[in-house]
Amino acid sequence: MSTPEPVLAGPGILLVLDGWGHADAADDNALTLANTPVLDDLVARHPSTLAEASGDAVGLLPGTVGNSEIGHMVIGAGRPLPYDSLLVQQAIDSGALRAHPRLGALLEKTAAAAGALHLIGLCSDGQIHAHVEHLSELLAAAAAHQVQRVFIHAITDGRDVADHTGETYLARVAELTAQARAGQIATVIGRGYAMDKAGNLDLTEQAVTLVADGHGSPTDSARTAVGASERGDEWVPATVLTPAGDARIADGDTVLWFNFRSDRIQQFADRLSEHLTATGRSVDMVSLAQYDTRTSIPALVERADASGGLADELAAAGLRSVRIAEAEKFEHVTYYINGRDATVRSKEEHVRITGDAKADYVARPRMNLDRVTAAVAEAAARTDVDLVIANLANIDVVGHTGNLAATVTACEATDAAMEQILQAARDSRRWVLAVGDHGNAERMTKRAPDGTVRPYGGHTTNPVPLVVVPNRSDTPAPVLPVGATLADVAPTVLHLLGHKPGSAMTGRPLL
Ligand SMILES: O=C(O)[C@H](O)COP(=O)(O)O
Ligand SMILES: [Mn+2]
Ligand SMILES: [Mn+2]
Repeated sequence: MSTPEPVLAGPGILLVLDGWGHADAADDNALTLANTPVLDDLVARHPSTLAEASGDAVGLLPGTVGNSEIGHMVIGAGRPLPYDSLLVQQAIDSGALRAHPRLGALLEKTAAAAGALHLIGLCSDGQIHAHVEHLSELLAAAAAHQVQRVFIHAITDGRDVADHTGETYLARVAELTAQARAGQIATVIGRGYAMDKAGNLDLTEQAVTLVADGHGSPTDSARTAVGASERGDEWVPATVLTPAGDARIADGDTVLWFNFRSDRIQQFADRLSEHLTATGRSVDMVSLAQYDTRTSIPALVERADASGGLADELAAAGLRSVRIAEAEKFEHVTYYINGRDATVRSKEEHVRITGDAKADYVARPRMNLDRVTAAVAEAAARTDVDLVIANLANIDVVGHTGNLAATVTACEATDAAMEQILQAARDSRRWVLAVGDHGNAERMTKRAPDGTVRPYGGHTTNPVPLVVVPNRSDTPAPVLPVGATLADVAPTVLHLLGHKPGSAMTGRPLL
């Protein structure tokens, strides 16, 4: 007699617990410090495994921490995807970037007009939004084309890397300018202002007027600039480094954005473009990788194709999905999981839970979890919904504060929410697949470049838990294979829905 299917093919819930990584218990592991009986029981009692969510398992350079974009893209695509950071590095290593005709033409034009090249981007080696070492190639290209005035408008991090490391990274930028014999740091501002993605245009405006008009506190060194922040590297106030002289963006200049990730730089890029136009300045703008801006900004490195994923397969099978997340992660369960495709398919519904865009997550680690959970339960109760896809943001977003106590609270709130979601799944006879998109909360400290151990709110290269809660309890729970990656999620979800993996998918069903 054949073994009965451990899960009846049917409707389900795909739940991404953002930042849910796996590591042994430790005094900086917020997840093991937190009281999480539901998550503990989930992993102990149901088919579970660990999935690789970083490095080349998902399409990043080996040893690179995972991130929400590539995580959700690979969860949706059912295959690893060469991420923008990898593609940029490959273009540098092959010489293709240096030889790019558009870059060469722009640098020639800037040099001939005695204009300035403005390099704007995040200066750290977090490799989630940018890599400071990419500046080396850009500065060398500028020097090779005899561009005399090259201004670096540095954005400090403190979120993807340990906080209070801004001065170290700006010193590295200075080293790179010395090596290239080109460029100087002209302005400094924290990513909290320059990389807001929540529509807080008052924050963005400070970055815009800094780089365009030189509106910032004048100071003579990067060290003083970073030291002026009362809230860490993320919130370094708009600062003008006087030794660089007049670095305002002038008519005929060139702006090159060196963040390779769009979501947190696009608001700045759009507003700067609008401001320069409004003030009669015509500049050439180009970005290292493609941006999702309203303004058309040519990219030097093209994106990988991510079509043929879960969204396409659900549409082909005529299955209805409801996507649910709060604003911080809404694009992840729609645009990114769909393969950076803004198409809303006929049987795809979006539920965006909004809240206070300037919330202090240390004070409010629950964020809008209650409303997200209620929306998941509501969608799960619908008989016309084949798949609920939801993201619980707290473990990652509060993890980014670097505050261990707040992150422990975020983990415990998520645990309680899981109980409600699992109950909704039982009530509607749905299976649940719960998975992290990359690690974060399982490691809340890191040794900084100067050797000291500091709070760390960034991501990790740890694997993530992947658990399948069957929709029946009368069969032995299957054992999930080891060696899983995020690419196996979509094939597994399709299998649980009673469908084969998509032809573009290289991942495999895990049961
Ligand atoms: O943008 C952020 O918040 C972090 O730098 C990256 O986090 P995410 O990849 O989880 O969005
Ligand atoms: Mn994430
Ligand atoms: Mn994150």
